This record gives sequence, structure tokens and C-alpha cells, in this order.
Amino acid sequence: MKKIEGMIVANGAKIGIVAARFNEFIVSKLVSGAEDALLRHSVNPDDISVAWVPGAFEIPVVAKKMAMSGKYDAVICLGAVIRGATSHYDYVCNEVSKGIASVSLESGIPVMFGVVTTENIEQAIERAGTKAGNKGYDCAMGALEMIDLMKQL
Ligand SMILES: Nc1c(NC[C@H](O)[C@H](O)[C@H](O)CO)[nH]c(=O)[nH]c1=O
Ligand SMILES: CC(=O)[C@@H](O)COP(=O)(O)O
Repeated sequence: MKKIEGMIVANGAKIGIVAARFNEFIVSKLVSGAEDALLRHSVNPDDISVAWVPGAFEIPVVAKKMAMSGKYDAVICLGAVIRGATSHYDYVCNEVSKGIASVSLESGIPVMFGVVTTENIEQAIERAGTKAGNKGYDCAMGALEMIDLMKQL
């Protein structure tokens, strides 16, 4: 049986990050976590590009542009969607997750889902560098692993 798995290595990887400015207090921590993971795994700072969009709903279209450009080996999508008083949360979460997944399938490159979708601000803070870790860091590690895995297929 042949086991195929990716190593968490830079190997000159070029990374695009799409970050939503809505709830920037949270998202900035996700971006910092992703950058920290990439830099500490020897990704060249010049090979990391961060595009800021107004909100999570705008992530997929920019992620698609990056993914289809051929300039990036992976795209990391970061945002924070926090439930409010209406059903708007559900529509945003559904479309963002579907959109990001379709970009990855359409482009053939790893597009990581680093949008925290939470019931309240406390849950978002927990996932942005406190007791539940940092989703940006996790997505960056996953991106490097996926890049290396895809090269072996
Ligand atoms: N409520 C949140 C939003 N809403 C804004 C949308 O993402 C979008 O920018 C707007 O509907 C215009 O198209 N965005 C988040 O990222 N997080 C939220 O909690
Ligand atoms: C996730 C959202 O869009 C949400 O923050 C909007 O809040 P509200 O549902 O109270 O309008």
C-alpha cells in the first residue's frame, strides 16, 4: 500500500491571502497567525500577498481571481462571520463556504477555509489566538501541507 501525504515545507511556495475587513479586530489576528505560520516554516515574505475585501461575502470572487491567476500555489481565505439579530448570518456563511469550496475545485489549487463562523464574539476571540487556537495559523499549515501533497499526485 502506498501512503501519500504532504510535508509542511515551504519549497518556494507562493501564498495568496484574502482577508475580510468586517470584524477586523478578529481577522487581523487570523492574518497574523497565518503569516506567523508561513514565515516560521520558511516561506519567503515576498511570496505572501494579502488582499483585503469589505466582508466575507466578497472573499470568493477575489479568491477565484488569485487562484486562477497562476501566481499562487495556495490561497488562504480569512474572515469572521458573527451571528447578529437576523438571518443574514446564515446567508453569508452559506455563500462564503460554498464559494470558497467551488474556487478550489474550479482552480485545482488548495483554497483554505479560514472564515470563523460563530454565535458570538467570545467564540471568535477563542479561535483567533486564544484557547481554541488560531484558525489563520491552522489554515496556513494546511496550505503548505496541501501544496506538497498535490505535487505528489
Ligand atoms: N455580518 C458580517 C458580514 N457582513 C457583510 C458581508 O460579508 C458583505 O460584505 C456585505 O453583505 C456586502 O456584500 N461580513 C463579515 O465578514 N462578517 C460578518 O459578521
Ligand atoms: C453575520 C451578519 O451579517 C450579521 O453580523 C449582521 O447582523 P444583523 O443580522 O443584526 O443585521
